[in-house]
Amino acid sequence: MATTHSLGFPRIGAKRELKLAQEAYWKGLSSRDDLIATGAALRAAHWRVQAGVDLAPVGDFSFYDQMLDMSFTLGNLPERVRGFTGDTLDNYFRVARGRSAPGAGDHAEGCCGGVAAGEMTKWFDTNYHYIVPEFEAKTEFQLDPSRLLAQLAEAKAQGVKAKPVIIGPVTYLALGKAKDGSDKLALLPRLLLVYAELLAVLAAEGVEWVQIDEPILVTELVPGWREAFERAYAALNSGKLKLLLATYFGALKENLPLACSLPVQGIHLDAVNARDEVTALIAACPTDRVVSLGVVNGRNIWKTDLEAVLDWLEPVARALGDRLWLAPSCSLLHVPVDLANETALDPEVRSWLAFAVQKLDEVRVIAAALRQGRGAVAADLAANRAALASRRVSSRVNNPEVKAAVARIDPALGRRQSPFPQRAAKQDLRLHLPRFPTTTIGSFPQTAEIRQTRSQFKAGKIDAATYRAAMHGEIERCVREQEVLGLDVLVHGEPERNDMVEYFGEQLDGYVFSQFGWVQSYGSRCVKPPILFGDISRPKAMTVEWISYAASLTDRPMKGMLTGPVTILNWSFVRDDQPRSVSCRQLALAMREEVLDLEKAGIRVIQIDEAALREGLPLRRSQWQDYLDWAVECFRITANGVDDETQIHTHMCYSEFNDIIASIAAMDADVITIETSRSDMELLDAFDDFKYPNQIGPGVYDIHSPNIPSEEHIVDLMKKAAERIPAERLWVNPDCGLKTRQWSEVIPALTNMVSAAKTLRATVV
Ligand SMILES: Nc1nc2c(c(=O)[nH]1)N[C@@H](CNc1ccc(C(=O)N[C@@H](CCC(=O)N[C@@H](CCC(=O)N[C@@H](CCC(=O)O)C(=O)O)C(=O)O)C(=O)O)cc1)CN2
Ligand code: MET
Ligand SMILES: [Zn+2]
Repeated sequence: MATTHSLGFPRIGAKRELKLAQEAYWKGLSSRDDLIATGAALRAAHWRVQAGVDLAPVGDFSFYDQMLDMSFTLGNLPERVRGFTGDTLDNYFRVARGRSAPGAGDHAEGCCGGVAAGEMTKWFDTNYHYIVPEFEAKTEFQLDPSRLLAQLAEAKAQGVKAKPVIIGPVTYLALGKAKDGSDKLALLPRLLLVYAELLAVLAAEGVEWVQIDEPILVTELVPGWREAFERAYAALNSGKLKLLLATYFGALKENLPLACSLPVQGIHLDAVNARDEVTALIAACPTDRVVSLGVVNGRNIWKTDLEAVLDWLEPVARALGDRLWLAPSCSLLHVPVDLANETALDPEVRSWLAFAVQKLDEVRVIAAALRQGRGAVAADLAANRAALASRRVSSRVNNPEVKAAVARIDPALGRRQSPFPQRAAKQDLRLHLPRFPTTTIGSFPQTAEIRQTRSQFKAGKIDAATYRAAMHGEIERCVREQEVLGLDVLVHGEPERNDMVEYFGEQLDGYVFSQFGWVQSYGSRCVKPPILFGDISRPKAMTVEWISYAASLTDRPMKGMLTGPVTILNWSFVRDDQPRSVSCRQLALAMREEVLDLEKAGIRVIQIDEAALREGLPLRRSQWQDYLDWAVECFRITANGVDDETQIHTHMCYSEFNDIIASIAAMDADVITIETSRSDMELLDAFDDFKYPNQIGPGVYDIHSPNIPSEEHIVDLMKKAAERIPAERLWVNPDCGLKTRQWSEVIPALTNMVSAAKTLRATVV
């Protein structure tokens, strides 16, 4: 009984082998064959470590993104890259990144006659970003199964018990964008023909099971989309192979009867987030159907409580017999590869953790306990029990002072002294800014030299003083450049930060960080989320020295730069033993101390980034308000302890605000800088006087592109902004930080931005 499987494995490699290979290829430093070989070696290695499960995924590997892979498999290429006569892989990278090569390892490189990159958007509530499929009313599909077939052949040759993995048609359609505003659902019949053809090809290869991912089933579906599911799966039920319909990231709720009614041979449920649906699912499923339960959390890095899982799973397993399958809750794409590499991690904390390799082993142990009895895995269970017990009682996890401080939180902590109009008047007197003040979002280019210097410092090859001097040099360069450019509110440029979240995680008590815990964010770009394991406190100031040094170099206002509590939370691996809201309040108190220390050090403008506030929204709208309430409360705790004269900025780099504008306004930052450049300022409609009374810096150019915006273009955009928002409340700034850009792009772009602000001051009354 109990077949085990894996829904997907991280592809970047335990030491980021794929990232290095991609970037070398894009820079022209290695050949196509080298890249292909690295891909094959990674797949082989990943199948080897998955040998402990009965069925391993095939097709989960990608050279950039699994949605983009699906677009190529379905022959859904944007018009602009059709007819390309070069190599298919290069064309694939043209869609992913704009023009294929040369260029640095960043997302969009489209310029100078190249092609525009596909739009990128985050995958459900993760920090992974996919390339959005593009549709038009006239879109035709054409099957190209070559990628899947090649990987299937590879798997077979290596003796892998293969289960091809594809994105399901409804999720694929739902996540794509109709470029001409047409009805995407009208494409479903055409799309299904290609899916049916694909399944037939796989069946002809002798494939028994295909995993078809439909995570959209854990969200609220509008009526047309429920019918789409019915039509789709009726059309794909050929009897030639078996379909495992995979849902993950949450509960099915009202979609449970729909999911169970579809004519598939198996269904996967995220039994971590939706354990209370297991009984209903089994009751609603036809008795010949496989029920796959995701019993190990594929989104966090904690060891599973194996005995607790067995306690509820054993009766379920007896009832289901051979129909039970076991897996992690979702693809392991969102966790790091292998804990075994973390030799520097504190051994006690390490004993509490499981990365992808360890999570699959947990699935194996659970299955063995079900098949042969707990006695057969007694040693594994004992070790697991001991680790969890040590975590529960650890004094490093529990800090009574922090718990008491959270209990003492009073709404007054989150309130500014005066309402915005009074604060704004006082800030004007202190800052003396011109109309249309210019600023940037914080980071300046993270050059190879900066990263190498940090790498040497971390490896102990240079000492702290040398590192500090080098970073001071970078800060000084950055300040001088900004003075020459004529920017009004300066930043220090963030050279000392590896990442806007990891940097703070490294300095807060209650966090540990890994050496190789990389997780793909998009393309070749990775993040190493720090691990929030205990009650959070701030042993000492984290940014004051750097910001004060920067401020000492100039007479202009220097903006202090912090990451907000909600973003730190959402981009960390966080505790599973207390609500996220509690961890967030602890972060909020720690970051509040930093804000107050910056203020004490004479910093008059402080930016608190909340780039991931929207990302934390629950997948279901019915749960949004609860999240938004505590998220806004946490921001307010961090930000609002300052005097009226201190100007608080926040930054968010996404462009959908309509549905959460009341919460954004409730944060009560004096200035918010946002992404707008790609929407032609239209989204500022959400920020009319009633809904958003404070100051706004609508991003005037897209930092993801190396294109240099012209002065006219910026003036034009800002004039559109001024039609919607009074000029007195407008700032001029880029969309987001400049860390992934080169200085050679930043200087001309900001030069034009500053000229545009001058023109606006002279021409807009
Ligand atoms: N956490 C987080 N999530 C986010 C964003 C973000 O900024 N942070 N931005 C949005 C877009 N996502 C992004 C995610 C990653 C990167 C990014 O630039 N990542 C870097 C890694 C950044 C980093 O941690 N750098 C470290 C380590 C760098 C490194 O690889 N060092 C080399 C040596 C240096 C060298 O030779 O380059 C080594 O250790 O081997 C440092 O600077 O210290 C990358 O993949 O290249 C950008 C955007 C959404 N989500
Ligand atoms: N201050 C940060 C930066 O400029 C904000 C980035 S939001 C992803 O890089
Ligand atoms: Zn941003």
